[in-house]
Amino acid sequence: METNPRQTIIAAASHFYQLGWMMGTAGNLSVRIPDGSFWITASGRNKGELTSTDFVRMKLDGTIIEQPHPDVRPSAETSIHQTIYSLFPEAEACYHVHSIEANLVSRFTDSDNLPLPPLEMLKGLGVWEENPQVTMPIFVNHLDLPRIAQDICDRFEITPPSVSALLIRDHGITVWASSPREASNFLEIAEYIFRYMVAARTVGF
Ligand SMILES: CSCCC(=O)C(=O)COP(=O)(O)O
Ligand SMILES: [Zn+2]
Repeated sequence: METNPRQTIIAAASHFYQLGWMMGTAGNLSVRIPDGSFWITASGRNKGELTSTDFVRMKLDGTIIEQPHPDVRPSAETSIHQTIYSLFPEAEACYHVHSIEANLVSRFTDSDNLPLPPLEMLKGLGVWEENPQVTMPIFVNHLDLPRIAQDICDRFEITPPSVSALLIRDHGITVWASSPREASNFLEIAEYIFRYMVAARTVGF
């Protein structure tokens, strides 16, 4: 039996909250369902104690299909989820969290690409090369969220990313994947790599 996407998101958010990646109201998670619409977390909710009424179901064009109450608004960062689902038809889940390490590593370069260390863990992001030279795209953290979404669209249409993840500087990471389980795995792998990068710098690597 197919798991209810809202229950999947509630469990994932609770896990990420306990890891310190969704403190307070930080972050937003969405899952696409077979009719092409997606469930996304409501804006401003504590991500450690979501319930099934803390969600909105939307079409790709931003039309709200289901909401528990007119006051329950979709995530302020919905435009980024819409962009990801539009650009990547295979994406079925899009997860965005705020970790301390993601913010630190986003400052390790002034460029708009963060070089990732050639760790074995990159295989978990789908990189199976010998001594891989992989970067993660970084975007400017505009106050105007649709502007970030437009930047992502403009850049990825020309240069698709080599991993299914992006950073918004001083803000957090967004990953997308073909299932919620895979999105969780990508997030855990990426955050491991960020922790490694911070630790490596601390010990002078
Ligand atoms: C303290 S979090 C600030 C807003 C943000 O970046 C975020 O991820 C949560 O926004 P939402 O509207 O999805 O609750
Ligand atoms: Zn955010």
